[in-house]
Amino acid sequence: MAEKNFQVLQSDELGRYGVTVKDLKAGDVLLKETPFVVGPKQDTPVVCLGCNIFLDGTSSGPRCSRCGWPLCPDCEMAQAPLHKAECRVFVKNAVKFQNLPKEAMVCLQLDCITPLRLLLAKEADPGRWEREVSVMEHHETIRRDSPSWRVDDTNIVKYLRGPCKLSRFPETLIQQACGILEVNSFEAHTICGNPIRCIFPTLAILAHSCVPNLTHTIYLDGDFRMICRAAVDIPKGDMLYTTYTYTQNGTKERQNHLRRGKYFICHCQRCLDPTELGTFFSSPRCNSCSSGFYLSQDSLDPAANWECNSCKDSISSTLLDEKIDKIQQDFTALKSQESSRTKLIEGEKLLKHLLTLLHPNHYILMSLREMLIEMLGHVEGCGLNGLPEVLLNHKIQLIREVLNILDKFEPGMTRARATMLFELHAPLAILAKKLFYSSKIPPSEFRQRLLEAATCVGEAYGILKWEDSRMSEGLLATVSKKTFEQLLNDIADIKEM
Ligand SMILES: C[S@@+](CC[C@H](N)C(=O)[O-])C[C@H]1O[C@@H](n2cnc3c(N)ncnc32)[C@H](O)[C@@H]1O
Repeated sequence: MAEKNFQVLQSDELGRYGVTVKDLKAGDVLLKETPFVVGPKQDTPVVCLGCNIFLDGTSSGPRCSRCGWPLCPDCEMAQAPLHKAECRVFVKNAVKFQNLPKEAMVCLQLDCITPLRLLLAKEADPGRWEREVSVMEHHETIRRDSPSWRVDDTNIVKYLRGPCKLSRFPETLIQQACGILEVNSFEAHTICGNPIRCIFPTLAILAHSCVPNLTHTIYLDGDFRMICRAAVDIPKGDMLYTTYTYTQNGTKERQNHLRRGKYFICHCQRCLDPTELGTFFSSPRCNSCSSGFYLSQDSLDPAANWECNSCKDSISSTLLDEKIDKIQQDFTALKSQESSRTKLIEGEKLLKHLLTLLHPNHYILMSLREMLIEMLGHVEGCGLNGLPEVLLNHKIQLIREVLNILDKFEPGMTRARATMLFELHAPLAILAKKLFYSSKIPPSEFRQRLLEAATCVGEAYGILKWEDSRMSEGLLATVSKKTFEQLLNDIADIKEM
């Protein structure tokens, strides 16, 4: 186990966790690891068991010529290594894939694939299983009373021991495999963009925080190796945190996800603070006064009342949830529309309206800003270069607002920040050029503004250069580097003007 940079400790609350044994600088590598297992997530649609692209689940879909389970023609040709172990089981025991009707959204038959791969990997590498995987937390006691246990018993335990004739795997072992996957999996996206889950036994030791201090990249070049780095400077002796949930959700959603899927209550600083580190990320505006915002009276209790921080008006969690659900539905309906000028105009209207109902930093407003940032300069039919000054300034402001939040919740050298920094450089540079060539700013200010754009895209490159070059972020790294160099040339030219 690669533990040079950190030490594994244990506590009653966390189980095993990691602390640094030396000062780490942002970007330093903490850990490199190959997964013990990789496979489809639960409740997936029909996907190729080699590369995970979506496949037709009806009888017309491509299948493995040996076992008849879903496999795309490329993976069939390449004899996809990922599919080999289960293929042998399906062939030997004549386990047939049942084709699905056209309208089926998920394929429960595929739920058994990753647990089966985990069990077969145990047989193939019993030493690593014993040392690294068998000790992983799987919350057997809590899971026994949970819906997951019953669903896994029907869809996986009975399926593997019945039709797949794998009675050599005891029920408790199969449930252990399911629990390990549920509690410890990290998600990666394949080149086609579909999610898969991976078990990295050492990475999974590290505790969760809703403000992580680590970031990791999974490379898709065959063995799915992972590199985990410090996202911020981490002093020797500090705890190491990944995140098991989506940091851009409010506390209630994050707590829900962690309680239901990972079986614990997060007590991180952000979760304990109803203001979420001063951001008011989950706060609606008060119904009774013009200046206050509702804050939960106990952010770890989903049923707690919310109280206005100014006039002390109180509102029940039920009423507040109804209000937020309604807003979320309106936003989701808009978001699901095809990108168009009308959608952009409706989005801008919704932004104005929601600013009257929610704190400006509310997580729904953050998602709405991200949607608008993506569309501004891409749907008007004129491109970013054709945007008027007022819209360029608007786009810059939206990006800065999102970055302010990311600085709190995903600080340092993270993909999310890098992507936003990349977004910011373009309107900054275009606006600078527009202002300069219409003689509205002097050369000194032009240089200053281009320097800011170059700094943004340069920082984005410094983070994105670690990404897999076949993924969208990796491609962004290449563009960032070129743009950074171009901007430096532009700045040098100004000196000579
Ligand atoms: C991925 S495992 C982490 C390693 C685990 N502690 C072990 O010993 O195998 C996730 C589990 O660790 C515990 N855990 C991780 N972070 C936690 C946190 N911030 N607060 C409480 N429990 C945490 C929970 O039991 C959670 O289900």
